[in-house]
Amino acid sequence: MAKTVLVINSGSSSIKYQLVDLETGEGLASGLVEKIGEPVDGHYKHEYNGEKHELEEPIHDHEQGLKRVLGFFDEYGPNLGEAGIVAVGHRVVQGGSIFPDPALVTDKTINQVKDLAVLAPLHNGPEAKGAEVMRALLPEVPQVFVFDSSFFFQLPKAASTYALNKEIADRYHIRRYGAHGTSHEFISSVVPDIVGKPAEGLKQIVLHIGNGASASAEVSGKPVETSMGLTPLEGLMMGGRTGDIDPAVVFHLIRNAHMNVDELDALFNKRSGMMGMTGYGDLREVHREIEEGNEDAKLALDVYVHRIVGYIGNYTAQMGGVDVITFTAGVGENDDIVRARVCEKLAPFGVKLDLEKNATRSKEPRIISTPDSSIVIAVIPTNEELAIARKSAAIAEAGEDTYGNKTA
Ligand SMILES: Nc1ncnc2c1ncn2[C@@H]1O[C@H](COP(=O)(O)OP(=O)(O)O)[C@@H](O)[C@H]1O
Ligand SMILES: CC(=O)OP(=O)(O)O
Ligand SMILES: [Mg+2]
Repeated sequence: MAKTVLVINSGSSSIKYQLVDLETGEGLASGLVEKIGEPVDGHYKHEYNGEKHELEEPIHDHEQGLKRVLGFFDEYGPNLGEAGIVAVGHRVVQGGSIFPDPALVTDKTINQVKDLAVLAPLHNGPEAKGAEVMRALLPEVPQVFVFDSSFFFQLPKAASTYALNKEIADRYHIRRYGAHGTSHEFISSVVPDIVGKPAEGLKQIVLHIGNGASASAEVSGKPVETSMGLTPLEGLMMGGRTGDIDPAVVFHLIRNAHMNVDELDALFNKRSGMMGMTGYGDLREVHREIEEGNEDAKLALDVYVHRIVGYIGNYTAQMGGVDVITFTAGVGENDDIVRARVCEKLAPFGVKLDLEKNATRSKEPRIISTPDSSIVIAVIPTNEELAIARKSAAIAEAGEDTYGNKTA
């Protein structure tokens, strides 16, 4: 029987899961829960044995979504008890200063992940819950947390440090941790082969734009910048998050709108971004609204693109140039309008998009710039699940993590 890893990837609006065959890297079974917490119906898709099962219903939170998913495994297969699972890998967004590496799931690490939820309010809670649910279901199988923030642990100090009072920053562990690191690491590691350039010296920008969105810059495969900070709120405009905003907006709202911390947290993390500006968090709905003449939606998309272009300029200056810009994640992989709008702004720098290639839908990694473009523009589907599966299997095989936790 094939050795497999079951990967649970909880995003802010989605759960992706995959039973990964370790030898081929293929997903033997996979699925998706999307539009969690949206005002419209959520969507489930479960694929196994060449069959696709779908369901639409409102999905209030990740726990409801995961329970429904386990029901799909029971009803449509495969039987998780007989699927050759050597590890369950759980994506966790925030590992803070505690987790530079993946960690075995134990009572202690579950509590640590929950404690870190203040630094990833939309993610760590549901991710810890997912580990609890799966541990109860498969108690004999080693379970591993793989952290988004680990890749950015070694960011240069100038990039990871806020210009905040040093004593306060040190006492409260306030620094830029970054997120989506498993994706930025995966993408930046496959780019050299896909674009046919040596990894050494290669200057890259990776745009992971999904519901959560972040940019990163890598030189020779090592991260030198990323847009998410202490929490996944900083940086680009997102489905429900403001991204960068003057922190004085917070003081202003406390003093003048008398908002409390929880109200502000929800306002900035859930009720802003695309959702807050248009009533829709999903870019597909936003494009539909624009076609119907909705001016708010048009402005929201303008802001969205403006921010992405700003980060490209910033990182290009920081690296002293850029060789490849890669689009990935839900929007980056599927939204040719956003890609075209971003690249249009880069035309004065010699970027040339092949419009036909950009408009072609595909699940394959591809270059969408013309051969004479000054910067290579690529679209590469991210595969956080495969990266998490490999890291989880390595720990299960070693029988211990780098913190001294051992499998039973
Ligand atoms: N076909 C599509 N066209 C445009 N945008 C899309 C398409 N498919 C997905 N998206 C966008 O991708 C987002 C989800 O991206 P994803 O990376 O799965 O998010 P997350 O992991 O943050 O939950 C959706 O909210 C939507 O905006
Ligand atoms: C960190 C983050 O925002 O993740 P996601 O995009 O999966 O919600
Ligand atoms: Mg995601």
